[in-house]
This record gives sequence, structure tokens and C-alpha cells, in this order.
Amino acid sequence: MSFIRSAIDGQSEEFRRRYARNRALVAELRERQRAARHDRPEADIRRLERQGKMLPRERLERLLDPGTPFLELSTLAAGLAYDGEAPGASSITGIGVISGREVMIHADDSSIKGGAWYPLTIKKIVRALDIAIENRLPVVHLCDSAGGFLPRQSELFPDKHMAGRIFRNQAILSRMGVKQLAIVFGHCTAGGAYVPALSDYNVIVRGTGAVFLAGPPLVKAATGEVVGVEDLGGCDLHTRTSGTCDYPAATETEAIAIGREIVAQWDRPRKWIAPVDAPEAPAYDPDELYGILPDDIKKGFDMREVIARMVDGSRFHEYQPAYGTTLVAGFANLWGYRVGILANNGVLFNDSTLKAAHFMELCNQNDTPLLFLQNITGYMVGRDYEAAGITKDGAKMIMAQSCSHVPKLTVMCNASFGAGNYGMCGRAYDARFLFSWPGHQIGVMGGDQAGRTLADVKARQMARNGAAPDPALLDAVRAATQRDYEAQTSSWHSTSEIWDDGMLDPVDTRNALGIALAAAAQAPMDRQGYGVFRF
Ligand SMILES: CCC(=O)SCCNC(=O)CCNC(=O)[C@H](O)C(C)(C)COP(=O)(O)OP(=O)(O)OC[C@H]1O[C@@H](n2cnc3c(N)ncnc32)[C@H](O)[C@@H]1OP(=O)(O)O
Repeated sequence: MSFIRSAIDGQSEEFRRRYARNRALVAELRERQRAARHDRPEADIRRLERQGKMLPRERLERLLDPGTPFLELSTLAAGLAYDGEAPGASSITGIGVISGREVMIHADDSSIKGGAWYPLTIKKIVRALDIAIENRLPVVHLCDSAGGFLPRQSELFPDKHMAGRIFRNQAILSRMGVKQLAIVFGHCTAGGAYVPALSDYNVIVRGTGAVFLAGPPLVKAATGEVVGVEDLGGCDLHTRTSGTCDYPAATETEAIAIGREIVAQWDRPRKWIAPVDAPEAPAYDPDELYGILPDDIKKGFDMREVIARMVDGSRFHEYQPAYGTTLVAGFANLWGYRVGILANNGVLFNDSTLKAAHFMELCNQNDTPLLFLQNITGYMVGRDYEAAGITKDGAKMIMAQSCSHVPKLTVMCNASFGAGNYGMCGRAYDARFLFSWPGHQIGVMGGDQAGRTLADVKARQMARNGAAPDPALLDAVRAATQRDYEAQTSSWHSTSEIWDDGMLDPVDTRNALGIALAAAAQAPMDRQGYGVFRF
């Protein structure tokens, strides 16, 4: 592999300007994450104190092995939804280490509306369980939830990927032999009761933990029976009489200790992908990424400069360096794992598209995981390109990508527009993990283009109807579309909607990808081949 020679001038005015802008974005990311994790109304903190409960992050700190990394997912989920009422989508998910085993964590956050599940909470939990299924990661659930957020039941209850999907995913995990433990710290009501019931192991805290299909008020309303929490679904009922729970614990601390002991009994999963070399830090300082990423989405940058600050030893074996140059492809090591990287250096033309498809086939032939670094404004459009078959070449790229049996990881580095998002393994294409950077923008097209397209459609419609041109109306259409697009294409919006698995500081991305690769290595690869390529 060759050493990447950087052409960056760290003293240039442009570098300094970009550096300042990207540092400011990361400072904003950190502040938003701090607030989402810790800012809670005083009354809710006091309520949990009165009940003798720990905050969810205190539980997590005691549960995870000291000094081990925790890759928290979707930290800013729901950040822009529900008037900011459910920071982090009132839940914590992420990959951590317990008793030496990598596990997926799902923790309810009862400091927000009693841990009630908002629609985006459910999306976040379902995604965490999908990740567990795809990567065969055991799951530890820290249960303390009021169940569905009742005012929004129609958005969280009935459809395929709503609340029922949590329990469906739990059943699938169990069938696959992927273990689950639930620790019941608070209430598990209604559907939430199935979280411990569908876990292979569970622990319940006496006094605060409870599991029931309906809590006391609903039981009274439904049948007239008056019954207290402990008698209806408390620790003793479930560990002595019903058998719904396995291990009683006198305190939260004891429950966590029992949970750690249970995980310690689990076998260590086989790894299907192994590092090929010892890990090595990049030769260039990742901090320089701040000076490389542009301060204007339309400005280009050489993705090799990003790769040089992400991969082991800044070494890269570039594939077809002189062909299809708007796509950079090649092999590198990341934390010792061999990866095949596809990164955008411009619009995808026929040649770069075919190069991408061929390179993905090579990686599948070698069982080499794929890493997509997206900065894509789309495929080249126009008569000449259609005549040259840009649509069928794009289809080949999507075929190769969708049918890849190797794990795929995607990082949204800057732009993700149009069908380029699809070819480069956007959300719909089952990347095992998909992260974004704070300056990233995503949309079917840019706001300016969309505004002009809709204004043009309007003008043609008016002409067809014999109406006089109305420049003020067309300007209004253009401006309104652009305004909407600006809000909807921002990275804060996309991460709030869980279109990614979380926003990362570019400098932390190498570490996050290392954890993701180690997780991805736990699932065997299923070679199913490809569909029909259109030639
Ligand atoms: C999938 C289908 C389902 O899951 S149906 C869900 C049915 N759920 C229920 O019946 C649980 C109702 N809630 C409760 O029993 C209690 O609130 C529990 C969870 C025990 C927590 O009690 P406690 O710690 O004393 O807090 P609290 O009652 O003061 O509530 C705190 C804030 O949360 C709210 N809250 C509670 N549950 C829900 C809910 N399911 N949907 C929407 N909001 C809920 C409370 O109204 C209260 O809000 P606020 O702080 O007054 O603004």
C-alpha cells in the first residue's frame, strides 16, 4: 500500500477559515449532546430521587466495564422534534462492553415523561435491535418506561415499524441465539412488559420494578379491580409466583451486579472477520480534518486527504487511480481491519460508476467490508450521459451495492444529494452503521434547484392555462421551497429524524468505525450473489 502524500497547507488562509468553522460546528455538536444527555427539569430529577432511582447514565456507568469505550448511537435523536420535549428520544442506545462482551444497550430515560416512548424513541429502539440482529450483538435492556407516549399513540402503535417491531425483533434475536438480558428498574407497562418477558434473562428491583400489561389505574377502569403496584406486578409476584422474572434484587446496585454476572456466563461470539495487521494510527493528524472539510457545500475537496487522516499509517492501495477519477476507490486498514473504501471526488459519471460497481465486486470476492465516504451531488445528467447509459450504469452500482454480502459502513461527510445517496449506500441500503458529520447536508436535490424546478413547473402550468406570468408568485414559490429545503437538508434535522446512527466529530470517526467493524465481525457473511446487471 502506498503512503498518501498530503497536499494540504495548514498555514493557508483557507485552511484556517475552514478549521475555525468546523471547530465551531463540533463545539455546537458537543453542546447539543451535553444538553440532550443532562439537562432535565428539576422536578423530574427530584421525582427520581424521591423514588430512590438512579439516572439512566448512572446505571450505565456502573454496568459497563470501567475504562472501556461506549459508542453511543443517535445522541441527538428527536432533538428538533416535539418542541424539544424528548432529548435523545428519551432513551440511550449504543455499543458497550460488559464483563468483557460487546453488547448493544437499550436504556429507557425515565427523567423524561416517566420514560414514555415517543414515536422517535421507538424508531431508535427498533434501530438498535436491527443493529443487534444484523451484527449478532447481545442486548441488555435497562427498563424504566411508562410505555407508549399516549398522546401520540397513532404515530407509534399500529404500523409495521412501530412499537410491535421492538418485541418482534426481540423474538427474532432469541431465535438466532443472540442473548438478551432485561434489568427492570422501573415500570414495564403494556407492550413494554414484553421487553423483560421476551428477554432470555431478567432481573427485577424490589420496590421500584414492576411488570404488567395494565397498571393499577387501567385495571380499575377495565375490570373494577383495585390493586396496588406490588401485588399486580412487583418483584415478589413475578419472581415467586408468576415466573415472569428470574432474579430479584434488593437495590439497583445489586441488580446491576447480577446483570454483570449473567453476561459473564455468556459465550464469546465467534468473529468472522479478523484484523489483518496490528492497528496503527494515521500518519497525519486527524485534527487537520477540520481544515479540510469545506465551509461551503458546493466547494470540492480531495477525499484522499480525509482517508489519509482516518486509515492506519495513512496508507492506501488505490484502485484504478487514473480511471473514473470522480470516485476514489481502494483498500486500506482501519484499526487493523482491511476495508474497501469508496469516496466521492465529484459527480458520478459513467466511468466512475462502473469503477465503483467493479470495485464492490472485488471486495465481495475478498470478503472485505466496504466503507462509503459520501460527498455526492448525484449522477451526471443530460442527453449525452443518458445516451451513454448513465441510468443503467447507476443501476449496476446500486445492484452491486445492494447485493453485497460484506458489511457496509457509511459516513455522510459533506453532501448527499439525489440518486448518488443510493449508489453510495444511503440509509435505505442497510449499512450496518451510518454516521454523519455536522456540516453534512442531505436531500433529493439542493434547495436552490428544487425552488427553480417548482417555479418552472408553476410557470409552465400558468402558461398552459393562459394566465399572465406572475414573477412575484414564482419568486414566492422559489423562496418558500428553498427555505423548507434549508431546514430539512441540515444535518441536525437528519440526525433528529434518525436518518443516521448518530452524528460524529470527524476526529472521532476512526474510533467509531473501529467499534463498528468489531461489531460487524460477529455476523457470518451470507453470500447470496447478485440480481441481473443491465449491460
Ligand atoms: C405500546 C402500548 C403502551 O405502551 S400503552 C402505555 C400505557 N402506559 C401506562 O399506562 C403508564 C402510565 N404512567 C404511569 O403509570 C406513571 O406515569 C409511571 C410510569 C409509573 C411513572 O410514575 P412517576 O414516576 O410517578 O411519574 P408521573 O406519573 O408523575 O409521570 C411523569 C410525567 O410523565 C407523564 N407520563 C407518564 N406516563 C405517560 C404516558 N404513557 N404517556 C405520556 N405521558 C406520560 C406524566 O403525565 C408526567 O408528565 P408531567 O411531568 O406532569 O408533564
